[in-house]
Amino acid sequence: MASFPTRRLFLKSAAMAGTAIGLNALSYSRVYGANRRLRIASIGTGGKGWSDLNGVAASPAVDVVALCDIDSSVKHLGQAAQRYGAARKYADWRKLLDESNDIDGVLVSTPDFMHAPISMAAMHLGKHVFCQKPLTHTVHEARQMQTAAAKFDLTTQMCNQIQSHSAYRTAVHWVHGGKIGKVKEVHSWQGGQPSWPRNIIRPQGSDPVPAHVRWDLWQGVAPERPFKLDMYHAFNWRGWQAYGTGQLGDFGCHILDPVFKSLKLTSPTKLTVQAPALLPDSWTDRSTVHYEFPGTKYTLDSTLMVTWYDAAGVLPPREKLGDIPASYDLPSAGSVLVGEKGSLVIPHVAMPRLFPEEKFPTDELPVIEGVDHYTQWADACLGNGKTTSHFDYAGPLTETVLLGTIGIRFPDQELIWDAPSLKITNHAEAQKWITKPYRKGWEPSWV
Ligand SMILES: NC(=O)C1=CN([C@@H]2O[C@H](COP(=O)(O)OP(=O)(O)OC[C@H]3O[C@@H](n4cnc5c(N)ncnc54)[C@H](OP(=O)(O)O)[C@@H]3O)[C@@H](O)[C@H]2O)C=CC1
Ligand SMILES: O=C1CO[C@H](CO)[C@@H](O)[C@@H]1O
Repeated sequence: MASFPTRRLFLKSAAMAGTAIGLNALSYSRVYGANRRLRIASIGTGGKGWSDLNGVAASPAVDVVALCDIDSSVKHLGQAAQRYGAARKYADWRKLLDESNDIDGVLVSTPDFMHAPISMAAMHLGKHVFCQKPLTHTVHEARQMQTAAAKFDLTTQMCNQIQSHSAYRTAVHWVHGGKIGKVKEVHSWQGGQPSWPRNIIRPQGSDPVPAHVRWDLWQGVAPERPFKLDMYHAFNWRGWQAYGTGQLGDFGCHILDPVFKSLKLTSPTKLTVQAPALLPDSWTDRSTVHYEFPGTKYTLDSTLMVTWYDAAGVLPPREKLGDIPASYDLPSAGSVLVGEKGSLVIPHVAMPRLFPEEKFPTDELPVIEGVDHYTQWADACLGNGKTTSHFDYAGPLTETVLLGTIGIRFPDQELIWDAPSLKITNHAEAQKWITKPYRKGWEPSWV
């Protein structure tokens, strides 16, 4: 197996890091085709990657130059190769990046644990990045992604695409317009039953690796494990600590997003989690996270409590939701912002509602149209407009979510967070989980 970074990649990264020699990241990233088209590569073309690829390629200014997936079967690399016949095909993203002189931007749609290693390598080469949520697998990686995007002046977007839907944009607009006044507290939840397994013991033994799967490449930076059919790849990696981020990581960057956007939150200062003891390898099937944030101009007090709940069938306690009548059925996932003048329900992917209803006649409420989260990135890479989930925004949102996943390891213990120094200042054991060990030969390049 080639070590990472490969020699070519390393030499390019070294040149990028220098100031006096070669192209700097800014000029490198601006070397477009003469007619200002955006040439992209898609890494992880199956699963959500298929819709990410088609979403970005829907821009008439985009050319799909390269495709990469560790699985060559139809549902993964196969269908993408068929639709984008002219694109080069790869199983190994390191080789793709080694041969990426003609690529301006990269889509990263792999499982969570590979987002940062691939995106960081791409950013070192001056590529713009569109990356799936959560932005990363660890808090340290999230800060690195934010720092690299700023340092290399790249156009970035995390794919928490519901942010661009009319529903979330409208909710944010109402809060900024003062509909519910200053916000007193927030409750966010995901009460759905995931279709992927959690709270389970790692199986023994191994299964034969299908011919179309490159298991070694799938494992990437993670510790090496035997292949088990349908256990990790595809999709079911979410419930395993080595690859995914559990239910909070899977949905936090969606559901907490309109809370962050509307209240302009950045980093919490403390958190406490209630959760059962964690099994050695898998994520829990329930957690409640109490975050304390510094207040902002949209909050009533100098601090704000945001509580996250996840467990199948769970909803936040009704008595905490202000003006919402008992007759209203809460959505199975979403947020409630309790304000001075009313309560705002932001269902996960449905139009927001204001209570008490008699105070907010529906026909007087502005509705904000959605925008295209995918082509917004392509347009911004070409100098037209800006992205809204750039890494300067998505980094702190992801850090917050992933701090919650650290808290799950230390139930009922308050963790005090100092964002500037990236430290949990009162808990040395918890601090260790800010980062993680990487498989030998696969250590990412940091900035
Ligand atoms: N924004 C949203 O609404 C959604 C976001 N997501 C996010 O998208 C990401 C992918 O999830 P999902 O599509 O469900 O996962 P899957 O496991 O179903 O698919 C990921 C794809 O990437 C491929 N892949 C895995 N590792 C690599 C690698 N190192 N190099 C190249 N290709 C690789 C996979 O191949 P193989 O299948 O063989 O492993 C597969 O084709 C996750 O971060 C997830 O959180 C997912 C669903 C919706
Ligand atoms: O929005 C989503 C739909 O469900 C998927 C599986 O849990 C999530 O990963 C994804 O973010």
